[in-house]
Amino acid sequence: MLEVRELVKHYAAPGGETVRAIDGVSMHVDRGELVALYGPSGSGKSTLLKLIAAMLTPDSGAVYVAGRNVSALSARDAAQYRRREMGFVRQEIEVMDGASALDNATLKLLDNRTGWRRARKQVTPLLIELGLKDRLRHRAEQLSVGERQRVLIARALSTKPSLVLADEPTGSLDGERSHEVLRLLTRLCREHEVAMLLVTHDPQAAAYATRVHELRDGRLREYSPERAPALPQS
Ligand SMILES: Nc1ncnc2c1ncn2[C@@H]1O[C@H](COP(=O)(O)OP(=O)(O)OP(=O)(O)O)[C@@H](O)[C@H]1O
Repeated sequence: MLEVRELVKHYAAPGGETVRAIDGVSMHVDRGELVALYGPSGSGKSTLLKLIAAMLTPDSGAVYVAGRNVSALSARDAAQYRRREMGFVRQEIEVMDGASALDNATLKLLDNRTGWRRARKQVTPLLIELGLKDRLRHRAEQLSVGERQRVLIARALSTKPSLVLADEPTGSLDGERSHEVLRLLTRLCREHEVAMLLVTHDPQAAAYATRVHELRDGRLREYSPERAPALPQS
């Protein structure tokens, strides 16, 4: 489903230096798989996600989604690819205060020109599946951090994307909530046949992932649990 081939992205830094942000990365994620990507700050995670989301053009190599080279899309087609084929789950701050959980979850469908009524009808079962049945009409600021995160997951899945990129989705959650979200993501991934790439610092994610990669200085390394942050003692 997602195939990253020999991807290279270097930045020109002040002083004429070159930052090798992504330096020859190849990987793949199949439908129904959740692949975790660990990496310290500055290792190139955001750059890799932006390349996969066609928000950046690689210096060389390419990203294929369902066999299509998304690195070669025009800006307009890239925007359409992001709206229709891809879901992005980021930090829960992207939930809009003042709007209900339901309306927040419809935003991506509205962006895709789905009518307001139909959008609400489409996301309701998803929100229920995510355990928010009794929170549909609560305003975002009345939701817990974990609930806001689940609204974002519903929004990302609302357009039935084949690929979901999750950037630190458990970053602001405590241990138990983080387990809950990871469990949910794994299940949704399997049941909705989505290919999911999860960028995380959360050591718990490895237990839920089909495969785990580690990014260091723009290159994929074999994942070593010893280098990952320690699991909390239970
Ligand atoms: N526009 C840019 N111009 C120059 N250098 C950049 C640019 N964007 C990122 N970099 C550099 O590229 C490297 C990778 O950055 P990136 O943001 O991809 O890392 P990251 O793993 O997402 O980090 P973090 O976890 O801190 O967000 C870093 O050394 C960063 O300073």
